[in-house]
Amino acid sequence: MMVCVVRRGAVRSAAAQQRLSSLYVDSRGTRKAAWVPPAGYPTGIHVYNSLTRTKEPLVLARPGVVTWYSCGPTVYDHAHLGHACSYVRFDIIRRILSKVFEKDLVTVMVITDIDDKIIKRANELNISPVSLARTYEEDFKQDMAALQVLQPTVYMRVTDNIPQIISFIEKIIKNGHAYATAKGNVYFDIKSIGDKYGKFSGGFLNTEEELGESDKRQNKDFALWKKSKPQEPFWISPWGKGRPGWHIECSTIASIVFGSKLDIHTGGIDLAFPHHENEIAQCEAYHQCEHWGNYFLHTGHLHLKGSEEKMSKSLKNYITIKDFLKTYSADQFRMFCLRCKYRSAVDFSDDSMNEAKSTLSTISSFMNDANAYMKGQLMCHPVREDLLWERFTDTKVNVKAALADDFDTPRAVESVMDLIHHGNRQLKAVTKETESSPSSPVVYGTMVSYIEQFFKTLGISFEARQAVAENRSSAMLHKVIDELVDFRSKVRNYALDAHEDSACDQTAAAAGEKQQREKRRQLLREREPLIQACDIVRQDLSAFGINIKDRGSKTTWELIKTDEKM
Ligand SMILES: Nc1ncnc2c1ncn2[C@@H]1O[C@H](COP(=O)(O)OP(=O)(O)OP(=O)(O)O)[C@@H](O)[C@H]1O
Ligand SMILES: [Zn+2]
Repeated sequence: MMVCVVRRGAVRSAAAQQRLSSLYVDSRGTRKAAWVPPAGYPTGIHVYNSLTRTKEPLVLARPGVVTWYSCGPTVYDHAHLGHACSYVRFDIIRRILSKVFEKDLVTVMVITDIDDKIIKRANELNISPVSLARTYEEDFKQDMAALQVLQPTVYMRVTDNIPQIISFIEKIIKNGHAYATAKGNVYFDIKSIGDKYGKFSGGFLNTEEELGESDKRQNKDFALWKKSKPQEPFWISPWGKGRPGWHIECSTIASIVFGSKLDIHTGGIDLAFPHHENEIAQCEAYHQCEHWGNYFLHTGHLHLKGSEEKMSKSLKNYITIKDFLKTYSADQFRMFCLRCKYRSAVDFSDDSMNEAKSTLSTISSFMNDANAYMKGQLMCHPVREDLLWERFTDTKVNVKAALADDFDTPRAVESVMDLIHHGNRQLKAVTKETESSPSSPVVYGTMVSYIEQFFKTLGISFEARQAVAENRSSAMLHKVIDELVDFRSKVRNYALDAHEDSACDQTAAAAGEKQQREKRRQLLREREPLIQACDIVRQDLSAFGINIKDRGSKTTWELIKTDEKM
């Protein structure tokens, strides 16, 4: 049974969603146009759409093609595990869509390389904002590569698209949904879209807050273009020197690539409001369309265990990806992510990482044992092949159903672990070779092949298993360990022979019982140091991740992760 630490209240129930046929009333009593499934090509997959707060059938605008826009990082510092969690979870979904459901994906990720936080940090470090942003953009890409996150089809920077952003704003103004002020700012006029605002926030909040010094018409209006302050980077625009607001960059860049049709839009749950709310308002105002962006998928937050707050740079409660990877591996982090639903908030702790590690070692150990069994190195009682084939077929069906149900990776992994459990139960080694019986290598081979493929599909690379084949020196090391284990096995079998009655049986009649027993004791005493030496070498090698397993007179070995990364 897989136990996953999920924070309460993280996933809202579908029952909370009030939907009528064409209009629904949100929690604030506002009447809204209901989301309708897009016309297009059904996939057989259901996804939880934050727009409706329920699972909806995923229907694509084009056959077999998924268009996907992802909000990317603001590059002003090292990325932390919160970022890792969001991007690894989406990477898993991407792999499922492309490998399991055979879709072609076009993914775009924006790099926010101009922003208040970037300017502030660059000033603190006395470097230019652009140089700071380029440094951390590269750093982010390296972290993602280290976590086995696939690159998007294209990364796009905000600062490479300023003219397009300016044109985008001009059209929103022309369409009557934004206004420029005498101070040189441009704001989105929320009232101009009435009830359409509030897809994630629950509606237009008609608060009567003081506007103070602000040049906005209403407090909730948000900036499309900000007049630059002295010493800040700026671009020339029809409204004077300034720079884009945060939300407009995503609307513009998504529209440059995907026009007015977008299948999937993703980000962490903190981005739903106001960021995605405002992106939608801008795009619908620009494209003059009823619905922009069909499915909004949001990942839950990663928290340090015991903390109410999400892991965040500003709260200084973060672990950088680089620091994390000094202790744990990318496979282990991915397994940690797979064990919870992508929408759940999740607690990070050494305990939860240990559970992920233990799941990985159960998988590796099964694959090694099954391989040893196939090679005849592991003698077992006869296995119930029919049961295993049946379980195998069920597992495949269950896994696909789980993944089609809003990418339910914990359920899919649990099905596979259940198969491993049944496979293990039947791999009971017999102690004496004479007890060996017919074996069933094909069913075990099939399970190994499927399990390996399943985890590779989700981005688990099984580095330890692959390290051997990857370069010449590790291939050489593999051979050396083979030789060493073979030699140790011969020594051990020789020493163990002294325990066997049979070693002395033939001469027993001639030499007499008493003399025989004395001779055996003598042999045991003489050979005991050999057994001890064999035990010591096994223990010593385990510190380097070489796990020697003695099974009767046969010995096998496997590579597991060493303690620094376990
Ligand atoms: N603790 C977290 N758990 C899950 N996702 C997170 C976490 N922190 C940030 N994210 C997600 O990472 C992506 C990149 O975020 P961004 O660069 O804007 O960081 P941020 O939210 O400013 O980080 P911070 O709060 O640490 O400054 C967003 O989709 C955001 O939702
Ligand atoms: Zn965005």
